[in-house]
Amino acid sequence: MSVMNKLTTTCWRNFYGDRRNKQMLFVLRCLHKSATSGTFGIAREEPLSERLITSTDATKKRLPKTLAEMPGPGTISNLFEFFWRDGFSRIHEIQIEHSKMYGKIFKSRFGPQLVVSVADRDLVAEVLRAEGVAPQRANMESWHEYRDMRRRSTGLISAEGEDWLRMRSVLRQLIMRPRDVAVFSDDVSEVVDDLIKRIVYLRSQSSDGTTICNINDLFFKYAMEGIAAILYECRLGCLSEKIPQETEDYIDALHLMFSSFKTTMYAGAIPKWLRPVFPKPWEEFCDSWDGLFRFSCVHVDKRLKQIESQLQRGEKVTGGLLTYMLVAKEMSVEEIYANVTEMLLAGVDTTSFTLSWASYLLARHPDVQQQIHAEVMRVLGSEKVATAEDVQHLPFIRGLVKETLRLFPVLPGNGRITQDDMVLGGYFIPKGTQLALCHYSTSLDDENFPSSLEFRPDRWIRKHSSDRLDNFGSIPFGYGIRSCIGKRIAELEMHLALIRIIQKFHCLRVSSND
Ligand code: HEM
Repeated sequence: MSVMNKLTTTCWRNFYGDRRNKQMLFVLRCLHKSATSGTFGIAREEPLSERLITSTDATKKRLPKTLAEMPGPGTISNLFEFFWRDGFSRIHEIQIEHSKMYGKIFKSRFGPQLVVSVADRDLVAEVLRAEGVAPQRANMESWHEYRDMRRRSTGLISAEGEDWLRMRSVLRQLIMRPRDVAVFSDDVSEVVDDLIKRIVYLRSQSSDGTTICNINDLFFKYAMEGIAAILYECRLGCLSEKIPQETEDYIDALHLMFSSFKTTMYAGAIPKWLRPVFPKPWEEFCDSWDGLFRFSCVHVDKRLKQIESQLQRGEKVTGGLLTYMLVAKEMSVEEIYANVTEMLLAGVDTTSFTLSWASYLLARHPDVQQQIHAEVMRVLGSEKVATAEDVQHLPFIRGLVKETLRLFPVLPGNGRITQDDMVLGGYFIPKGTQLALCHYSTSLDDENFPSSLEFRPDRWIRKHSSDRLDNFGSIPFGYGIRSCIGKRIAELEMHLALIRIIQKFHCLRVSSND
């Protein structure tokens, strides 16, 4: 067994056990889930609008059906599924089960609340292509409530309408394109150096000298250090032997946030007036946000002070993302606090779980590991430190990340509130309906990806320049104007880490273990 296998399989046995059963572990710990995957929302089952019924003869012949006619589980069975059978931990499985039972568009009811789930690639494409200038995310009420309570601003994840549009247009100029994030390549590389040192150290401490347990903890710290290096322009020391106390506190706040998501989802399903009876989820939610904001404010304020004194001394101010935001003043300082806090939250579990799954898949598929290793050796050799530029010449590495996210998308779906009436899949969907776009189902559909359960990173490699690779079957970062703004940062962090791990540990296996 290769070192890579040892590095990962032991940990996976401990941490996840069975592949499908345990995907919930990371799915649930992920930040965005309550923010983006649709579970609850309110829509009315209205009769067809007069306009649609009477428009033209052609329309009359193919009258859209009403929501009342749409199949789907009823309230009782849903309540049973979610509250009795721990459905919030199995949203991805339920998505697949329900789409098999009810078809590619179905509704789920929770009392007065209704969600229309869309589990078809073309219908998902139709929804996302028709989005307006400021698409609305679902299930953000608890986030808004906290911000109002503490008089804090919303950030990109939680903001809506004009506020969102304004902040998005500032940030998209800075981090949306590969060439924008290439400037962070050296910072990320330094964090990868520390990751490799940490792996070497942990291996040396293990009883067999090769195995690292709890690899996800390692990737969690790597992802946190990497995103903080970009967002705060400083190092936190997550990968050092002795982690600074304020960083430990922040890690605790993050863990609390991720672990309270499930309870928060339950809390979201329970009416507010029941909070006095079940106070814990809401208290934990507020505590963790307090901790996250506290930490971000410290770092933003520190940089702000440095900039002010540089300016007083008449010095030129240079720096990265935070410096730009503080100097350009296109957002208020409160908005900057909110955005760095949300981005840090968004950028840790997502990236770290994807790295864990990628390592697991490589360990389980030594043949693929071998092919990827060969590509890395051919392009870089064992010593050259990869840059963002090099990744363009490593299609297998890019395919590895895409295929990992297809099989194990960190978020099983996206949530949207429709901003106009629409007809979808033959149904009339009124404005204000909550949609759940089920890309876990579409990613594992053989129609979209032949032999969809097989791990084949090469399916993402273009053999000819005219090859069209599917876009909407697998959209782990979402699509369009409200898609993940951190996609390029996440890819940079994952690509550079995986390249170096493959360079270092595969080589170790060849030279010392065999
Ligand atoms: C593997 C890594 C990641 C995955 C799979 C992922 C996935 C997603 C998804 C599915 C969405 C929702 C898109 C939609 O609603 O259409 C999203 C939104 C978002 N993500 Fe990520 N994400 C990742 C990493 C990151 C990182 C590193 C950052 C920080 C820089 C980040 C920041 C955000 C923000 C701020 C939003 C909200 C965007 C908006 O509403 O305008 N994400 N992400």
